[in-house]
Amino acid sequence: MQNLIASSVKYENGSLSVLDQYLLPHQQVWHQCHDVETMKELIISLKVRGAPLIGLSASLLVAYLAEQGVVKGELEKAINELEATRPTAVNLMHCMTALRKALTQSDYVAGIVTTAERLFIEDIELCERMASRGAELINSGDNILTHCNTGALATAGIGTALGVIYKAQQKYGNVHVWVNETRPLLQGGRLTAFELERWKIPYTLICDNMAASLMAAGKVDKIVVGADRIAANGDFANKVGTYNLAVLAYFHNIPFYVVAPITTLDTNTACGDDIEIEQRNPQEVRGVSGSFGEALWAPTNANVYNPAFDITPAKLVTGWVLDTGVYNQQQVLMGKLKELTQ
Ligand SMILES: CSC[C@H]1O[C@H](OP(=O)(O)O)[C@H](O)[C@@H]1O
Repeated sequence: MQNLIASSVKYENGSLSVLDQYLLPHQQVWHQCHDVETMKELIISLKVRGAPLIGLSASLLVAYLAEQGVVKGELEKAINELEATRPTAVNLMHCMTALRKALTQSDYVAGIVTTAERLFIEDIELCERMASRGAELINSGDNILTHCNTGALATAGIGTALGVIYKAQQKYGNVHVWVNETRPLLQGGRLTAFELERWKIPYTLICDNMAASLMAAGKVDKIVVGADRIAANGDFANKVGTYNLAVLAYFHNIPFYVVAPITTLDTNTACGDDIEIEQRNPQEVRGVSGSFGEALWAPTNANVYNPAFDITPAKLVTGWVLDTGVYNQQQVLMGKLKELTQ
């Protein structure tokens, strides 16, 4: 397999390693990963995270194992186990389905390696195309609110929603970003802030519950978010708290865009109600010390509701920014997304 290097995953000189996103921004720790159990733990604990990135990282591991001579049955088992790590982000299923297909080839090792390389390189290109299309929607001086982390850390390229912001800043040099910290795991406050600082893009970090008053004060010009799965009717799953923003944007008449690659489309799923929402460890909400230690602020036995994602209905979306184009409600209502995957 060729060397493949991105912000948070790299296959270099025969070795696969991933950047521990749970420890960012204060520690930059790379973990070597050459077995299924390690990759499963990295994905489940969100050390490896971001809809496109979890699929690509899992694919690179399967390709590594194939090149190491792991037998076909064990490769199939690896694909199945990696696919089961997180149920919502369809990019993971997209990648594992592509690898399963490669496994049916006579030279399945070459097939798997070529497929993993293609998926990785394609994602870089998809990010570029999404970001360029989305940047055309941004105006000079816009104050853009975003949620969770959708940058280079979550993809093989420059990101999805954050890639749009990156390109808009390249175009105008004067955008500002409101960064939702994104409870409970703070992907916004930790990772998006980290990336915007690296890109020298001005931002202001806010608690998730501050977004509404900013919109009421007219301080938010646009909202751009990522997605983990977009259903055939345009409803989509994204980090919990996205639906809040969509309702607020609708009330305040603020343009609300979802930005995702075509690999996030799942037109076999009819609508948002049919998307499985991952339920996560209650400790994440109770507040943890270090790596899942005792609860920091909530009572240790507090009952917790901790869905990783929520569903935003298509009727609240101004536009879907994909690598193939920007689509409005009417186009999506007329079945454009299904057409794209025919
Ligand atoms: C381009 S990443 C898309 C999506 O993935 C994130 O979820 P997680 O941090 O749990 O992996 C978040 O929902 C992003 O919007």
